[in-house]
Order: sequence, then structure tokens, then C-alpha cells
Amino acid sequence: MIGRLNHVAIAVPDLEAATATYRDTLGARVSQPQPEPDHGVTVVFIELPNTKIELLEALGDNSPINAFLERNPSGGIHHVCYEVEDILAARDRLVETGARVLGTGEPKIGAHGKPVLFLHPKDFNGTLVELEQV
Ligand SMILES: CC[C@@H](C(=O)O)C(=O)SCCNC(=O)CCNC(=O)[C@H](O)C(C)(C)COP(=O)(O)OP(=O)(O)OC[C@H]1O[C@@H](n2cnc3c(N)ncnc32)[C@H](O)[C@@H]1OP(=O)(O)O
Ligand SMILES: [Co+2]
Repeated sequence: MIGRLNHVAIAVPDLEAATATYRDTLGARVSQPQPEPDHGVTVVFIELPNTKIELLEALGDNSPINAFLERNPSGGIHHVCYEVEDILAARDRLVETGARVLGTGEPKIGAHGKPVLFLHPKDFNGTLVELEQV
């Protein structure tokens, strides 16, 4: 059901500093910061030859990454995003197995303009999973 690894997301306390580390220290190609108010984050994408890194900074008091950053003040790996061809079929199959889909259970439009869903980390070996329909 899952396809390619679309991105690995890293939550960071300071997006500008993290972007500079990837651009200047690691020599990576970085995007402009992209506010995503519907998701409570600002993102920068790091383009790698085989996948992307998504740097996440909290946007607003109710950001879903606020608690994570409180637990990990220096930042850390926050989620992995796998591509799926049919997100509703994937969701329904996962729910049948007992996996918990976060939020309303309906896909939202993600940073690439495509539908995304999140799956509870406790159901996936302690890793928050994002699905993106491609
Ligand atoms: C830009 C758009 C989009 C894209 O297109 O790429 C994005 O990526 S948006 C990214 C941000 N959005 C989200 O993360 C949405 C989904 N997340 C959530 O709904 C919540 O963050 C959460 C996963 C339900 C966690 O909520 P929180 O309040 O932080 O914690 P809980 O107390 O409910 O946590 C329970 C339990 O799970 C552990 N946990 C929490 N977050 C993670 C994580 N990222 N990775 C691994 N484990 C996580 C937490 O430690 C708790 O464990 P215990 O203490 O053992 O109970
Ligand atoms: Co993501």
C-alpha cells in the first residue's frame, strides 16, 4: 500500500538556524519558509536526490508540534511521510486493522497541495506516520 518515502520531518525550535545548518554546513538546496496555518507549522523543504527533509517550526499557540518541542527542546525527528495512490482506500484499510487516524479522520491539504493524513505514533512503533496521496 505505501510507496516512496516522500519526506522525513524534523521539528526545530529555530527554523532560520536549522535552514542555515542544512544550506551552509551540509551544502543542501533549501526552499523558502512556507507558513501552513491550517497545520500550525512553518515548513522549509530540503531537496535531496532521493527524498526530502521537512523542517518544521511551530506556528501559533495550538501547534501540534508544541508538546513535541517541549519534550525535545533541541528538536528531533517528528514524522515520516509515505506516498499512497489512494488515501481514502489506505485510510479505510488502516482503520479496519485498528490503526488510529488523527484529527477528524478526513484528509487535509498538505504542504505539496496534496491530501494528507496522520496515523498515531503508538500504532506504528513509536513513529508518527503521515500519508500523502500522489
Ligand atoms: C505542513 C503540512 C504537513 C505536510 O504536508 O507535510 C505536515 O507535516 S504538518 C506536521 C504537524 N502536524 C501534525 O503532527 C499532525 C498530527 N499530530 C498530532 O495530531 C499530534 O502531534 C499527536 C501525534 C497526536 C501528538 O500529540 P501531543 O499532544 O504532542 O502528544 P500526546 O500526549 O497526545 O502523545 C501521546 C504519545 O505519543 C508520543 N508522541 C507524540 N508525538 C510523537 C511523535 N511525533 N513521534 C513519536 N511519538 C510521539 C508522546 O510522547 C506520547 O507518548 P507517551 O508519553 O509514551 O504516552
Ligand atoms: Co510532513
